[in-house]
Parts: sequence; C-alpha cells; structure tokens
Amino acid sequence: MRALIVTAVAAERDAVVRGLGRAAAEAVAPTEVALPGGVLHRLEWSGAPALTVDVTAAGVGPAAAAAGSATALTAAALAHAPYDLAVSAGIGGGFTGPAGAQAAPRAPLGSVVIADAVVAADLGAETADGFAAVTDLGFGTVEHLPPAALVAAAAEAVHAVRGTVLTVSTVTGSAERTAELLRRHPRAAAEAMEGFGVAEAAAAQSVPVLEVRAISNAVGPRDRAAWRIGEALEALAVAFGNLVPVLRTWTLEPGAGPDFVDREGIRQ
Ligand SMILES: O=C(O)c1cccc(C(=O)CC[C@H]2O[C@@H](n3cnc4c(=O)[nH]cnc43)[C@H](O)[C@@H]2O)c1
Repeated sequence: MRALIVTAVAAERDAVVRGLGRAAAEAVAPTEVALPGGVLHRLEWSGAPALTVDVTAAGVGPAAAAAGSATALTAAALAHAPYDLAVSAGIGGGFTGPAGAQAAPRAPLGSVVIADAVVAADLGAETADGFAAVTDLGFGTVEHLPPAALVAAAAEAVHAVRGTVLTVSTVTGSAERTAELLRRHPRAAAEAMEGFGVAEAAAAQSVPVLEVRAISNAVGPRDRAAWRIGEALEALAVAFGNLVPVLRTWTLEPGAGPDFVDREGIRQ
C-alpha cells in the first residue's frame, strides 16, 4: 500500500509525520525525496502488509494542493510505483453550532473529521437566483466521494466525526456565510481550503481520495485569536498514529474506483 498525504503548510506536515512515526516501533525514520517544486517526507513499514507513506506540504488553497498532488502522483506513476490513495490532511474550521432538524454532523474544536464527501463549495457563478455550482453550468464536478469502507474504518479508528468537508478559497468569516453554506450543504462538518484540489488531481489518475481535518476553529465570524492551532496539530498527529493500521490493511474493493458526482447529481 502506498499513500500520498498532502498538507498545506509545514506545521501540518510535521504533525502528520510525527503521528505516523509514533505508530509503530518498526517505523523507519523519515527520508526526504526531492520532487520538482516540492519534497516528500517518506515513512516505510516493511513486513506484511508493507506500507509506504509520503507526506508533502504543497501550499494553501485548492490550486496549490492540486499542483503539488499532481506532481507527486505523476512522479510515482512514471516510476512504476503509483499511489493507492491520496489524502488531504490538516487543520480546518468546524461547523460547531447546534445540530439542526436533520441532525447534521457537528465538529467541535479539537475533534477530527473524516470526509465522506469532499465538496467544492464556491466553485461556480453568482446568478440572479443565487449561487450556481459549475455542475449547474454544465461543467465537471464539485463532489468527490472517498471509498465508503475506508471512511468507516478510518472514522472508527480515530473516533472522528463523519461528514462533508467543504473546500473554500476564502475562509468563512461571518454568520451569514456560515448559514448560507449550511443551507446549501446540510451535512457539512468542516471547511478547509485544499481537499477538492487533492481530490481532482487524484481522480485524474484514478486514485481514491480521503480527507482528514483536525478542527482548530469554529466556522463563523472571524476570531483568529480563538484558533487553537496547537491543539489541532496534536489531534492531527494522534489521528495519523491511529490511522496506520487502517492504511496498512485497507484495499480498494475489486471493481471499485474513485467516485465523483456528475453534473446530473449521479454517483459515477
Ligand atoms: O500559524 C500557525 O502556526 C499555523 C500552523 C498550522 C497551520 C496554519 C494555518 O493557517 C493553516 C491554514 C490551513 O488551515 C485550514 N483552515 C483552518 N481553519 C480554516 C477555516 O476555518 N476555513 C478554511 N480553512 C481553514 C485551511 O485548509 C488552510 O490551508 C497556521
């Protein structure tokens, strides 16, 4: 099993590497592999089932995430050692308000969210009737679906909240925008800025995706002083320590591939 983990910043990458390194006594110290425009921090577990995990910090936002992911995925494929899984990981904002009538998932500070849907929340157009997603305009997709069995196993191992993780290019900073996002995405548990970029790059090479977010702040009116980044980075490290056995043993069900939702809203 070979997994690529993509974070935005070095502090997130280091937390993931730290957590993975704590997971097993036989873990080899990370080695560095240079790529054009980036560096992979590689951890390898030999023995059956073997596991190789490459962790890279690709930058903030969906474009940087897609570019960094595509570089690593392509380098691996050309070296005849393709990845089996791409993971978007880092801190994120949690939808922390009271659960609504539909019992939407809620993610308090310090909790971990595993995405069962990776959704581009602001990829589209403003129209006289409100926001229209690119799929409403006849283009592409705005939703990637991680493998359900992997989501279930990962969420159980990490005691994580399961729900939609939104990818936004602008961090939400008002109650109005928070309400609008929840109206459009009632199952949203968290928002971050990279998941959809990693998912698009992975889907282009038929690689499944997972997204893991440790909650550093509440989505809502901007209050940077209230962000709990240190606690979230430690929660991220603990989560990746607990994910090692899941990554070692997970295999994609035969015939299953990366899923996305097409412009008619049909799972492909
Ligand atoms: O200042 C630091 O020490 C520090 C350490 C680690 C990470 C950061 C970041 O600012 C990471 C930015 C990253 O975090 C995600 N994020 C976190 N909260 C939100 C949010 O409410 N809405 C959207 N994104 C959020 C995002 O993926 C950024 O890339 C700083």
